[in-house]
Amino acid sequence: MSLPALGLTGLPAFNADTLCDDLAGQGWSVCRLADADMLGALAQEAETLWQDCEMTAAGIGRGEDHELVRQVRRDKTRWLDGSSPAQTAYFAFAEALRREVNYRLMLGLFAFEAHYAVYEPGGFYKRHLDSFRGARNRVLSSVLYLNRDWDAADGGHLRIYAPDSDQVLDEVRPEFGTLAVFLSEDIPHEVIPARRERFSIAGWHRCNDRGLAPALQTRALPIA
Ligand SMILES: O=C(O)CCC(=O)C(=O)O
Ligand SMILES: [Fe+2]
Repeated sequence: MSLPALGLTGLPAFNADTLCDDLAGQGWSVCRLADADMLGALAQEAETLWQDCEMTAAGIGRGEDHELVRQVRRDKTRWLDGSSPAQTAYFAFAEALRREVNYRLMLGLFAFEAHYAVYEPGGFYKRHLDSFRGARNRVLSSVLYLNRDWDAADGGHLRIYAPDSDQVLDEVRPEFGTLAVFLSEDIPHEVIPARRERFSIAGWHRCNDRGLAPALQTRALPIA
């Protein structure tokens, strides 16, 4: 699929000090990105991919039982591969985030992978961690939400839990331009059932490039 030339200018700014202070202090951070061409272009692309049936049911590992997966998660996804101006912009944004976080927190972030996701009505993702403790592959998770006018009654919140407990630390409304970042090995989280289509980009900065998303395995990554 192709997008018309968008002339994407400028990446959304974020407050790196606040974001990194939050990460260091509590392991997660939520902010609202100022609107920029990139956000609208990503939202448009996500919706088009979904309408064109280019997103497929997500898995939770290799070769597992389809029914088991459906008990855990009900989203459809598609890996970003940098093939549109919107995706190129998002990789550039992720690179800016990587540099700021490495500079301040020395997390050794190296490579980045991300997929579009849609949760159709009833879609959810049960409580999980994005990386097994000690695996040190996915280090920083980020989710950018692409839904305009998301009402609290639309559900689909990202529920953030305290490590090793059932205490809910935050419920993030998946509103257009909201970015949630958290430490992949430490912060359990879940997506509660959505009542309307819920679009997002889930991404992971890794400390290596092993096991990268299939869409990126044969591509050079935008690492400076
Ligand atoms: O979309 C969200 O809010 C979180 C998605 C998620 O946890 C994941 O894809 O691993
Ligand atoms: Fe997750």
